[in-house]
Amino acid sequence: MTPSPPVLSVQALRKVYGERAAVDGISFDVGRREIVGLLGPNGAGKSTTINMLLGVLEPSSGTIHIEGVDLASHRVQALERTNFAAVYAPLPGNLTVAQNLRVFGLIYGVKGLSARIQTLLEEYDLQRFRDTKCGVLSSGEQTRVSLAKAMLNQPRLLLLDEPTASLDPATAVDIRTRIQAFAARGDSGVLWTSHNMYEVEAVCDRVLFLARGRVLLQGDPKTLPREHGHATLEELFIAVANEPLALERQPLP
Ligand SMILES: Nc1ncnc2c1ncn2[C@@H]1O[C@H](COP(=O)(O)OP(=O)(O)OP(=O)(O)O)[C@@H](O)[C@H]1O
Repeated sequence: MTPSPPVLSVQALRKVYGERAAVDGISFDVGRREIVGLLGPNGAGKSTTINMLLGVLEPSSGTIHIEGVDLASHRVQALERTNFAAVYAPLPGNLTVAQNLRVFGLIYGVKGLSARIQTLLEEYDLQRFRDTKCGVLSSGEQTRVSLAKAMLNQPRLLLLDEPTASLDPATAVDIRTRIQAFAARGDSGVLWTSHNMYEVEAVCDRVLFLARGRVLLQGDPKTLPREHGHATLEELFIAVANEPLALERQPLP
C-alpha cells in the first residue's frame, strides 16, 4: 500500500513584490497528527505564506499540495480539505453563533449541517450562546466560535494564525487543549503561527523559523534551542530575528 501523502507539502514557494521576495523559496511538510509552528519576526513572511496556502494570494512560483492535491490546478478539491482561524478574521458580529455556523457550513457544502452544528456547539461549549450575536461575545468565546467554524468541514489541514492572541492564560490553555485533541484524532495536521514561544514549545511537535522569507531553522522546539547554543526557544528566536544572516552561514546540525 502506498503511504498517504502529508496533509501539506510546500515546495520552493515564492512570492515576489517588485524587487523583493516576501517568501523566498520555502519547502516544508506538515504530517498527520502534527502541529507545526511557523515562527519568525514581524515581516518574515508568515502571513504571506498562510495566504498562499489559503489560495488568497497566488504564488510567484513553487507548489502547494494539500493531501496530495495540487492547489494551483485543483483549487476546489484542495481548499475543501482546509480551514483556518485567525484573530484578524472575526466572524460577522451581527449574526448569531448558530447563524454564522450555518452560513459557513453552507459555503463549505457540509452534509448533515444541522447535526454537525449541534455537535460543534456541544464540543466547543457554545450551546448557551447559540442565539447570541457573535459581536457581543468575549475574545475567548469568539475564539471558540472561530474554531468551531474552522472544524465545520473536518479539515485535513488546519491553519491557525495566532489563535490564542489576546486570551487570558486559562482560556488560552483551553483553546490549546482543544487544538491538540483535534490533531491527536489522527487524520489532520495543524500549521500554527504564534509569537508566544512558551506556547509554541508546549504545543508544537516541530517549528519552522522564517526570516526574510526563508526557512532558517527547523526542528523540535524542545531540543532546537540547545542545538544552537541557547537556553530557551525565546532566546533562539531573538538570536534568529537579530542575526538571520549569521545563522544562514552556520552549518545546520
Ligand atoms: N502586498 C504587498 N506588497 C508589497 N510588500 C508586501 C505585501 N505584502 C507583504 N509585503 C511584505 O512582505 C514581507 C512579509 O510580510 P508578512 O505580512 O508575510 O510578514 P509576517 O511574517 O506575517 O509579519 P507579522 O508577524 O508582522 O504579521 C514584509 O516585508 C511586507 O512588508
